[in-house]
Amino acid sequence: MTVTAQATSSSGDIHDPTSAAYKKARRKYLKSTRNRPGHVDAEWTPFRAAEKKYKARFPPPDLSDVLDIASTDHTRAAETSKGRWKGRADAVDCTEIPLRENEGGRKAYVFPSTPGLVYLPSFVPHNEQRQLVRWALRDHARLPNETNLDTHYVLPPEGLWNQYLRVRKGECEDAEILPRAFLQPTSATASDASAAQPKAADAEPPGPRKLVANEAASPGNYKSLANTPKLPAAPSQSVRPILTSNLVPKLRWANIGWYYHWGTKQYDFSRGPGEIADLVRGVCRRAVEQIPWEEVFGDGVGDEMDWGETGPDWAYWKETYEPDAGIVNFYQTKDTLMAHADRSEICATSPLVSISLGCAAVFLIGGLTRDDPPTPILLRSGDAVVMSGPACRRAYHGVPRILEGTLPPHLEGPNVWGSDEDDWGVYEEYLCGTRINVNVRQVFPKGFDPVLYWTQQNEV
Ligand SMILES: O=C(O)CCC(=O)C(=O)O
Ligand SMILES: [Fe+2]
Repeated sequence: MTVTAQATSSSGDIHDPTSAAYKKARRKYLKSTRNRPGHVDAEWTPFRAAEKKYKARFPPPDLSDVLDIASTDHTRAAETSKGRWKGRADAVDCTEIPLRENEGGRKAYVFPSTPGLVYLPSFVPHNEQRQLVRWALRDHARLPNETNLDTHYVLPPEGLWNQYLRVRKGECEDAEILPRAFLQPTSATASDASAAQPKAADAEPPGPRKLVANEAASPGNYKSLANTPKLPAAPSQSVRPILTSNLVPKLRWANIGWYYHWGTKQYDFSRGPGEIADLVRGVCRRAVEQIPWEEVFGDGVGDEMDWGETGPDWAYWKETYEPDAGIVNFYQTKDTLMAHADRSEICATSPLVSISLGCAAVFLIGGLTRDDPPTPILLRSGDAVVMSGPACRRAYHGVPRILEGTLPPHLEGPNVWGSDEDDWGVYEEYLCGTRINVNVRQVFPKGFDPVLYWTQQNEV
C-alpha cells in the first residue's frame, strides 16, 4: 500500500500579514510584551542577542545577514524557492576553497572569524539524504540506541518509528505507549527496598534538551571522568499513556556510539563503545578526506592556540579521523537548541561533522565565550558543517530557529532513484515539520587507548 503525505497546515505563511499564522503570532507578541520592562536587552551577551533575534516569532526575523550560499546557486533553485525564508550569499566574511576529488563541483567555505570552521553546502547527495533520514528514524532511533523517550516510556521493541509506519499502513492500531513509571516503583520506593542501591538520578521530562555546564574533558581528567558514578535516570512520574502517533513528534535525540550520560554530561565509558553505522561513518570520513586542510590551517593559522598533547595534527586527519560518538537531533519547527559548547569529548580539536536533513535552520557559531558575536549560517538539507581545531571545536553554537516550509523538493514525493519502498509519504509528512541533524564526534585523540586507561585506573 502506498502512503502519501497529508496536506500540511493551512494556517498560512508567517510572512503574509493577511494569514492566520501572522495574526496569531502578532497577538501572542502583543500579549507577551505588554508588561515587559524596557532595556531588558542591555545585559545580553552578543550570542544571546543573536539568539533572541532569530527566535523572535513576531515580526518574523529578517535573514538578510544570514549566510545562505544556496541562494545564488542555480542548481539549488528548486530548494531555495520553497517558502519565504532566504539569507544572502554575501552576508558573512568567508572564503571559498575547492574540495579534493570533487566531481560534483561542490565547494567549501572557511571563516576568518572562526579558524577550523568549514561549511560544505549541499555536501550530501539527494539519494544519500533519503538514506540518512530512513536510517535515523527506522534503523537508529531504537534499541540498543538510547533516545530521549526511553527513560520515560516503554517503547515497542521494533522501535517507535517502525510501529508508527505500521499504524500508518493500517497494519495495526494506533496503540497507547505506557509510561515506564507505571511498571517500575518510584526511585524512593526502590531505594527504600534496597538501601545499598544508588538512588536513580532525576531525568529531564521529555522535551527540549536542557544544557548544563560541565567540566571540559581532556586526557588529564579522563580517569576522574570515567570514575564519576553515572546513575540511571528516573522515569518521570507525570507522563501519561500516549498514542504512538502522538509520541513520534516528541522524539528529540538518539545516541550514536559511546553512550552519553545526560545527568553528568559525561560519556559513560563503562558501557563500552556503541556502534557507528557504515553509512554515517562513510559520509563523515568523506567530508574530512575531501577538505583540503592546508587551506584551513596552512600558513600557521591557529598554531598559537592550544592543540593539546598532539600539537597541530590536522595534516594527518585524513588517516587518523575516526568517528566514535554523536547524536541524532530531531527538531520540530518550534524547537531550538540554545548556545552551548561540546566539550565532553577527550579530544578537543578533532573534526566534529554535522549533517542537516529536512527543514532548514539558522545555525549560530561564535567563539570560546558567549561574548564573541556569532556567525549566522542558513543550513539546508544536505549541508555539512565541520567544527575543528582549538578555536572552533569547542566554540559556542546553537540553533535558534527551524525554518518552516523549507523541505526541499528532493525529499518530497516518490523516489526517482527507484530504490525506496512505498512508504516515503510517511517520512515526507514527518519531515515537513522537522529538521534532523546527525552530529558526529571523535571522543579520543589518536593514540589514546581508553581500554588501557580503564584497566590502569581499576588496577589499584
Ligand atoms: O543541530 C545542529 O546543527 C547542531 C546540534 C548540536 O550542536 C549538538 O548536537 O551538539
Ligand atoms: Fe553542539
